[in-house]
Amino acid sequence: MKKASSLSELGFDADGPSFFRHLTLTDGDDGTLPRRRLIKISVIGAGNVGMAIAQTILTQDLADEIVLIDAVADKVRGEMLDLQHAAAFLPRVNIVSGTEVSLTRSSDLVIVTAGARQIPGETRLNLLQRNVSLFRKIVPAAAEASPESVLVIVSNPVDVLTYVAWKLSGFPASRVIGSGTNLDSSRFRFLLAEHLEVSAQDVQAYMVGEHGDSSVALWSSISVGGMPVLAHLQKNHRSAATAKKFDEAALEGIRRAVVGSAYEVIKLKGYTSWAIGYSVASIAWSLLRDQRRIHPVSVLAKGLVRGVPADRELFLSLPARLGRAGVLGVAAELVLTDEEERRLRISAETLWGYCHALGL
Ligand SMILES: NC(=O)C1=CN([C@@H]2O[C@H](COP(=O)(O)OP(=O)(O)OC[C@H]3O[C@@H](n4cnc5c(N)ncnc54)[C@H](O)[C@@H]3O)[C@@H](O)[C@H]2O)C=CC1
Ligand SMILES: CC(=O)C(=O)O
Repeated sequence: MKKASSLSELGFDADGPSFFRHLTLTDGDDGTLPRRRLIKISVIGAGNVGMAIAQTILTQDLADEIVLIDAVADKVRGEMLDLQHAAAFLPRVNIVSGTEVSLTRSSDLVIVTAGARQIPGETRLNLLQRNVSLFRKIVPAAAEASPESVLVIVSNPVDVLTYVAWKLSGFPASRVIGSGTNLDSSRFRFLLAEHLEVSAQDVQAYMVGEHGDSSVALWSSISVGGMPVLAHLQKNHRSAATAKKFDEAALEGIRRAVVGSAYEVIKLKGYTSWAIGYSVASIAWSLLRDQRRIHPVSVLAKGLVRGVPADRELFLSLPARLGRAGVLGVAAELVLTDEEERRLRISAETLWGYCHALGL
């Protein structure tokens, strides 16, 4: 039996399989439909985090094209092929890879995860100098290639690097966003949900400030099924059987567990990846699908933190409304307890110190 020597002998040509065209075309129809604008997402840094983000975005049917960029050519090509081989189980997406940032041209969204990560016990802020040097190469090239894009920064320390990306890109602050405490808030909601034996999706709770050791848990923001937890705690303190569930010491234990989460996972498996993958994919969805959802993400907080001079440029997480144009608004008038306000000020002062010292 003669073997087909190429796909064209099987009926495929550059325009697609002719036998399918034959079945679907009618007179006067050339097969072209008005096309919607295609969505292109680039992920710079195809390590644990970049690949978790790319793979989660793939499952969401959000992008038409995903570009993976990494400094290591074989690694990024291997990651691309591995994802491409899942094509039969996923919506159709063009996946491209390479080492050149220019491949990201005309992206709608550019996600930066390239850079050093923590070794067990190391703080995020310790990575700063190494990752700033890398950002000096990556960010101007990415901004030039996609001047209309939204930049989402994930590399750590994410708040300071989001500030760096804002400075180096020349983009308006509304289009430079750090993944910030979107992840910490999910950890917070998970732990509260476990404690209260409810679904994390029914827990409203925010961590704000630094994505790091000085992050602030907003007790006043916690509600479960519409019930404000702090108000309940104050009203029923130790007076009802359920009050123990909302005990302040237990909540402080949860806050400490949130702050310690990344350290614990890094000690156990060397890095964190799945949760940040979902966190950034949810941010990408809200942005590109213009969802107007509120995410605690790292935004330019100049003048937005009470007690911090209004001229101090720094990025930290506050609840922000995200849509196609980027950050559409920031919850600047948070109702905070005195303690929450004090902690947020410390977080802001800490981050401003690092941003200011860079002299950008
Ligand atoms: N914001 C957050 O919530 C989180 C942030 N991270 C941070 O994300 C970053 C990445 O972490 P992992 O993926 O675990 O590290 P990784 O080491 O697995 O991946 C980093 C990748 O960046 C690549 N890279 C280095 N220089 C590059 C360049 N000039 N251009 C393109 N690619 C380059 C490396 O080749 C490597 O593949 C770290 O800074 C980590 O701390 C990690 C988890 C959560
Ligand atoms: C590594 C890191 O920033 C995190 O998982 O929170």
